[in-house]
Amino acid sequence: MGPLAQPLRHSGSQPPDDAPTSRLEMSGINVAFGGVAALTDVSLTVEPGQVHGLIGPNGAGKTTLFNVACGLVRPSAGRITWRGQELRRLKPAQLTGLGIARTLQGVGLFPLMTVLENVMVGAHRHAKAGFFSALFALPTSDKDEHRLRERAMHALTELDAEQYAGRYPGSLPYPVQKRVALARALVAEPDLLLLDEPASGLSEEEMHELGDLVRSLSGQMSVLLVEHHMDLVMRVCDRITVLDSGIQIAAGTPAEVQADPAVTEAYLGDEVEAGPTTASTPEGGATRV
Ligand SMILES: Nc1ncnc2c1ncn2[C@@H]1O[C@H](COP(=O)(O)OP(=O)(O)OP(=O)(O)O)[C@@H](O)[C@H]1O
Repeated sequence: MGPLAQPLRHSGSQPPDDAPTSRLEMSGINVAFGGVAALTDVSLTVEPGQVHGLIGPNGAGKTTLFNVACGLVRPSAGRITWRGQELRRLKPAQLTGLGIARTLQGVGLFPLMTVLENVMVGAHRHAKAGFFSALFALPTSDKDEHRLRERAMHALTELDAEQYAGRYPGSLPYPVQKRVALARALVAEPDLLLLDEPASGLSEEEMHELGDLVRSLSGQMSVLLVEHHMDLVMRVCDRITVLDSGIQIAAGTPAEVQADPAVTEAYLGDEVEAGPTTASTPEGGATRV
């Protein structure tokens, strides 16, 4: 088992005593770009401690819905409820305070900060004196700074990236940058982790380790996973929502979704439109079409 597979806080199949109760509900979400509907009346609930996959062919609306959950896109209609409270006019800057962490499709690390400093940004939720005073080691924050550094180093070690702590992100290979971005999200010990295509650019082995890691997080936190790699989604998700052309066409367990003819049809349609290329099917794996 590789380093990515090591759980940060909890291992074992039984949920811990402090199993999360945090539920994310998005209901009746509508989004249009320039009058063109990207999402129409979409609803999705991430149950506490579950890994929820969001899949669909290209242009289905996955990233748009993910961005709604992050506060990056504001829906024209619908409700977002987190821990029983409606989030109105959600802004990305509020996420950390709400116990929500995310990784985006692009890696999104700060280029002028070292890897360690980048991860410390993720840990600042736990700092008493605030991240910036800790980062710049103001006199009152020595203890905080020390604690932040320790937490950040621990997260990097768990993701086998501690050797890059003093490097700048731009000097590192893409898969390492992705591990650092994941460490930055996990160091906050979020109650909800939003992952947008975390497996893109990873090797088969790295993807397998990522799957083990995501699976190990279930029971500790809720996870919303947008991903094209079908075999990964089918392996790690408790439930899956399938979108096509901005509409929810299926939802259920991996087995239910795989057996749903509407899902197969949506993917086949996508493959025909895309022409001869390598695509993933809901049955898992990559298929030459
Ligand atoms: N900022 C935007 N402005 C205009 N149209 C947009 C914008 N973002 C997304 N769209 C459109 O909304 C629809 C849904 O796009 P979205 O990126 O959410 O799909 P997706 O399922 O994530 O696709 P992919 O798997 O290809 O990333 C598409 O038709 C897309 O062209």
